[in-house]
Amino acid sequence: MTILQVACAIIIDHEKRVLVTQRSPIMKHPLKWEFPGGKIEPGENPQTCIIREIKEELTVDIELKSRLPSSIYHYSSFIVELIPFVAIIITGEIYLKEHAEYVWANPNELRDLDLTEADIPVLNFFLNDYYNFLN
Ligand SMILES: Nc1nc2c([nH]c(=O)n2[C@@H]2O[C@H](COP(=O)(O)OP(=O)(O)OP(=O)(O)O)[C@@H](O)[C@H]2O)c(=O)[nH]1
Repeated sequence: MTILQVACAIIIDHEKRVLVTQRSPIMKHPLKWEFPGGKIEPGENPQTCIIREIKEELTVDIELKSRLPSSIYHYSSFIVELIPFVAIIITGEIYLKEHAEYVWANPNELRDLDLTEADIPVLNFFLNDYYNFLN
């Protein structure tokens, strides 16, 4: 089985809340919550991919702060390598082009969301090893 490489963004605001998006009913994993992002295209690097995907999906420009460890997850029909970046919004207003909903969530709210499975180790790493070091 091939591995689908997907870049995603953990976008934080000045209150240390995190932007999470809900997949629409017509997407794979309908109505699950995720970190926005998408598939890396041939010849693209993960950094370029995530900046492009966030502009396409949310209409905002982001600046990348850190890359976190990848999460590899075996779904029934494919394997995903989820490559997370911590980022901030530098310009634009959020307008959802594909997702059903978004929220700015604090750590307790993040833990309560029905996230896609590949995102759970990403969230755990972010909250356990990264979050407390944010200013
Ligand atoms: N964007 C995003 N995708 C994720 C996350 N976690 C995760 O397993 N994925 C999976 O990685 C793939 C990302 O591709 P995509 O966002 O371009 O998804 P898509 O709906 O366009 O895919 P499709 O065109 O195959 O339906 C999806 O199959 C999605 O379920 C995540 O946090 N963010």
